[in-house]
Amino acid sequence: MATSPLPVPPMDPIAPSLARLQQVQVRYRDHTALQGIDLQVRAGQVLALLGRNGAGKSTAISVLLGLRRADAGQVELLGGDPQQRSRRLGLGVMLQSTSLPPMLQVDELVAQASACYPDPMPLQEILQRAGLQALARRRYGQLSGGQQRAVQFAIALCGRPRVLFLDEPTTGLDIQARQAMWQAIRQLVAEGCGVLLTTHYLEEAEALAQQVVVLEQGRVLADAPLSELRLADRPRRIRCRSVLPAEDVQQWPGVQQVQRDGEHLQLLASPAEPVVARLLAADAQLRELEVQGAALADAFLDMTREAA
Ligand SMILES: Nc1ncnc2c1ncn2[C@@H]1O[C@H](COP(=O)(O)OP(=O)(O)OP(=O)(O)O)[C@@H](O)[C@H]1O
Repeated sequence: MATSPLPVPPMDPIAPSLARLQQVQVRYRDHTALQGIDLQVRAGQVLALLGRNGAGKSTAISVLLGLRRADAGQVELLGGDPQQRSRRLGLGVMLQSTSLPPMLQVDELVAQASACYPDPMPLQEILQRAGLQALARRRYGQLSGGQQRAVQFAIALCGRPRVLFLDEPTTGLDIQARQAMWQAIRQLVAEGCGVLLTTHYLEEAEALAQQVVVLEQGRVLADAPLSELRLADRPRRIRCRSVLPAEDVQQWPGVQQVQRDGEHLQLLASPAEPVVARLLAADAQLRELEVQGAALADAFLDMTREAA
C-alpha cells in the first residue's frame, strides 16, 4: 500500500450523491432498528457512520446494498434501485463477517472476484493497494485475521468501485496495517470514490471522514461535518507542571474542572486560550504545557450519553 500521507480534503457540499437514505424505517418483527433515518454518501468523500453497538449501522448498510428492504422511506444507490445489477457493479463492499474459500490463494480469490466486473482493476494494482503483493500465493486459510481483512478489502476494490461500503474494516488490524489501509482509502477518495465507513475507532473517523452521522437507537443524533462536531464549543484539555493550587485555579472563569496529578495540573477549560494565558502569567515556573484539541471521542460520548 502507498505510504505517503494524503490530507483529508475539505467537504464539497455539491459533490454528486452516490448513495442515499431518506426517512428509512426498518423493522425486525417487534423491534424497529431504523426509525426514519436520512444519510447521504457523496463522491470523493468519506461518511463515517458512528453509533454504539446495536444503533443500526449494519442495518443501514444492508438497506443501501439492497440486502434488506426498507419498510418505509426512499433508498437510492448510484442514482437508482440498489436491486439493479448495473448499480451493484459500481459497488465495493467489505462487511463485518465474510467467509471465503480457505483453500484458494489470494491472487485466485481476487481474480475470481474480478471476473464479475466488465472493467476490473488489474490484479497487481489491487494487490499493491491492499498491501498484499508478498502474500499473493498464500492460501486464504493460512493467513492471519488481519491479512484476511486485507484480502476482503482487495476484493472490494476489484470492480473499480464508485462507492465503497466498509463496515468496521480495520477491526483486528495492527497499527501499521490500519494506517496502510487508511492510505489506500484516502487514495480511492482522492480519485473520486465515495466511502461509507462504520467504525468504533473514533480516531479512524477523524483520520478519514469529512462528514459524520451518529446513530442512536435507530435515529440520527447528529449529521455534520467532522470539524463542526469536534470543535463545537467543546472544552479543551490543558495539562502543565505547576505549583498553582488546584482550588484557586478552579475559581477562574472558563475553568470547568481541575485535578492535581503529582506535580501536574489537569484542566478542562472553555474557552481555553484565556486560561492558558492566566496560567502562564500566574506561575513563572510553569513547564510542560500541553493543550489538547476537542476530540471527536468527547463529542460522541457527550451526545450518546445525553441521548441514553
Ligand atoms: N436479523 C435481525 N433480527 C432481529 N433483530 C435484529 C436483526 N439484526 C439486527 N437486529 C437488531 O437491530 C438493531 C440494530 O442492529 P445493527 O446490527 O444494525 O446495529 P449496529 O449499529 O450495526 O451494531 P454493531 O456496532 O454491534 O455492529 C439491534 O438492536 C439488533 O439487535
